[in-house]
Amino acid sequence: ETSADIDATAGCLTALGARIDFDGGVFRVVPIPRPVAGERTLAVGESGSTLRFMLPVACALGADASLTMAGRLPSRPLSPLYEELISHGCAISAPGYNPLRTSGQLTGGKYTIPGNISSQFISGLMFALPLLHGESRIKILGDIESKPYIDMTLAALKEFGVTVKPGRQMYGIAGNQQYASGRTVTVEGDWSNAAFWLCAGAVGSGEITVTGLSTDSLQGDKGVVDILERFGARVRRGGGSVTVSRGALKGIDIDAGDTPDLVPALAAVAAAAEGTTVFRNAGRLRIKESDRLKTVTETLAALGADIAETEDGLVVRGKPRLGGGTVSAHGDHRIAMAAAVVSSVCAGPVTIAGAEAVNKSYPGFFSDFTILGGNYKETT
Ligand SMILES: O=C(O)C1=C[C@@H](OP(=O)(O)O)[C@@H](O)[C@H](O)C1
Ligand SMILES: C=C(OP(=O)(O)O)C(=O)O
Repeated sequence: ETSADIDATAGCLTALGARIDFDGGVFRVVPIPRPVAGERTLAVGESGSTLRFMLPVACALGADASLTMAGRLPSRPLSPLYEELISHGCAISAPGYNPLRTSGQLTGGKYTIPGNISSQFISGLMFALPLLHGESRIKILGDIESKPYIDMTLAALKEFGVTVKPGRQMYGIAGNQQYASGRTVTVEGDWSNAAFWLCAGAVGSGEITVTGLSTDSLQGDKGVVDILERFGARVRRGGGSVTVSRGALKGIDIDAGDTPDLVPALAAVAAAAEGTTVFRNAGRLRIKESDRLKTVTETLAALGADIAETEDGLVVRGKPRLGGGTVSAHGDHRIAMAAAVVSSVCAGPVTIAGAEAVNKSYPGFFSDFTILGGNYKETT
């Protein structure tokens, strides 16, 4: 099945002229014909990656486009991607404007992007710059956080015959490249979604097996397995599946710099592990669908956990059992899913207001929850 974010990306590509159909789990894509003439409206929804990938692509295609955003997206950072696109030939309405309008033709040259705001800026430029006539360089300032996502982008480009040359704090991109068409690719199982069930296995009372995972994946979030082992969970892996059950869980130290999306699920495990778990290097969680350091803290604390936010992380002191209660998903899919996972260590029921937030990345989340023995009912 797809999700709201995938549908948004497919919808934007369709708006630019691609022909896309989805049937039986298979996307068929006929590429965007060029030039892209006339005004186009791209509905990016609440998807940061869709916005930050499609804006540079629309600029590279020289499209006259309006990108409409939903939820918290208009206030999530777009600078300095935004300034770099303007200084390379595009006219774009000020960040925060909704819709965001772009016109003009992007040109090659040097693009400078700090590595610690969002890897999506860098991935978006990597998708777009090979389409330009001139050559380009992306210069990265400082360390890159969420680096595995950039490696996944590079692998996807390579699969379609597009070359990006990595250098020291720099990526070199020749112009006039063409994406190969007529390829068949298989999309890997999503470790970020799997992480919720693997964490549920670590705190719950039974064994949970997730299948369809590639252990040699480039996805940074496959690191959840090692982290759960460090917590003391029982883990078995092999043949594309991972099985997790509860062990004697002990608090640990976690650097979230490359795997920010794991933090909500891992915080649920930390809440049930004996001793203190510290999450570090997680400042970028404040600029996700919600301020996730704040919303993870509020959510778990409302259910009885001992948790505090720091400037760039969390400190969680585990308890054998939590209480239960009502929490808000804060419009954030990963908060809704983390609350459902933590319900397995709550004595009382957990009510999640706005649980439909899961549709952003995982519409089947609650039906999978029942397959694993969870009980839920929808209320209005
Ligand atoms: O490239 C991507 O699809 C993503 C990159 C990461 O974002 P940041 O680089 O902004 O941390 C990740 O958190 C996000 O959920 C998805
Ligand atoms: C992909 C995600 O969000 P976004 O693209 O909106 O940053 C996410 O949080 O999983």
